Amino acid sequence: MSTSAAAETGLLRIEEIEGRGRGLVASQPLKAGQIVLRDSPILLYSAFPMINPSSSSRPSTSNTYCAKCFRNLSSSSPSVVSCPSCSHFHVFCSQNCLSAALTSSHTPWVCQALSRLRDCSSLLLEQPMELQLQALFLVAAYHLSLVSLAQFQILLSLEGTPGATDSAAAHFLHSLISSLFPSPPLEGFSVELTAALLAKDKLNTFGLMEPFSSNDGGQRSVRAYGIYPNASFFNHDCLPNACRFDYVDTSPEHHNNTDIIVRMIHDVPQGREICLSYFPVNENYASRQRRLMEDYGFTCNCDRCKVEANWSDDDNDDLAEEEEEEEEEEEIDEVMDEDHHDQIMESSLGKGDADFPHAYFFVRYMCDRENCWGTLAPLPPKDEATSSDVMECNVCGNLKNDQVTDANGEEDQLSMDD
Ligand SMILES: C[S@@+](CC[C@H](N)C(=O)[O-])C[C@H]1O[C@@H](n2cnc3c(N)ncnc32)[C@H](O)[C@@H]1O
Repeated sequence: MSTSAAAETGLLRIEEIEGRGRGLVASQPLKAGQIVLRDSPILLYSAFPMINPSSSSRPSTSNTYCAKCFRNLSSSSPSVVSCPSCSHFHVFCSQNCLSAALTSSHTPWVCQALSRLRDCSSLLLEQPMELQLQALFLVAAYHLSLVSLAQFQILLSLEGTPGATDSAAAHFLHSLISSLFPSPPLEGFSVELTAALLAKDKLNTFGLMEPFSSNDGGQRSVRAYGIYPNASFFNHDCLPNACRFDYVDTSPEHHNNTDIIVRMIHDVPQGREICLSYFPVNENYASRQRRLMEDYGFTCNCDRCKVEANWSDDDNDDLAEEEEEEEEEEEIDEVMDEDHHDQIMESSLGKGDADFPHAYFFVRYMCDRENCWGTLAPLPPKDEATSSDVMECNVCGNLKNDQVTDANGEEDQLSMDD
């Protein structure tokens, strides 16, 4: 797969965008719901560290998921099999997944490196969880250099320089990782290369999430992280025009269940940059800016941020006061809660379009299911001329009719079976 594969779809092309590096731009008018990219990962790694803090000899929570396809194991428990070498440390949903893994993601080389990593558990357990996950990423990344130098080069071509990585962490991880391999995995194996790889991971990784459950307050944990070579070119916008879907737990007949699919939220003209939001769109201005700087190293000056940067206390007393109270009481509330949402909606009614041009986006494209905060995009168009009027949430999967409003102002909900 080359880095220009996204452009080859004919729908998107890679362009240099001032102040944002490379980005993806519509090479023709795009319709709401249209699939503009389907991308497979070049590398996936578990979001659960290998080491179980309570006992290094017992299986960790990573066993909830197949170590190859990351499907939830509960639905396929009769056919669950373990890696013959590392036994219960890596389990697979089926013999097919085990066989595929033994020649791809869980080769003897990976199996040995991970078991040596478990032997270093006393060193790693003192470190933050993030470092443990980075160690898993590095094993997968250096393994990629052995099985596909071309894909490893693609990984290296993504955004991220060694400077974006904490130098102490890079040195610690490089020395740890060096001890796992019988010989250097490739020419040029160095702490600088390790630091560069860690930067690629930080700036480009997508999380494959647990299914949504309203019971856990909408806090979904990540089950696996992946590097998607084409989707990595999407820049961020706090009011995105596209959003990504994944269907990890889809039935086993569907291969490529770890692919991500990017669909248009609404129509856009040719030449417009296509952007995703890197996190749920309900986060407030301060939280978004902090997160984008800390996690991605940039200050966002998208249209929404330009407007919200100018929101003064006079404009938005209630909202600001509530945010301040929450910040004092529980540090910073990163996610707008139901009250915030209602206040935004109420305050939008009192503002002109210029003050709150994006109120429409929240009303139409943000999922209103409790604690979900997902983004809605229409299902793919039935034909070139007609967009679907069924909207799908990219977090909870809810389907609802677009613009079908009853006498109480409530939109019709569809069940998944509709
Ligand atoms: C996943 S990459 C996106 C593709 C990247 N622009 C490239 O050239 O490969 C994420 C990085 O893109 C840049 N970026 C993304 N969205 C941006 C935005 N709205 N403004 C400025 N830079 C942005 C930041 O450097 C960020 O760390």
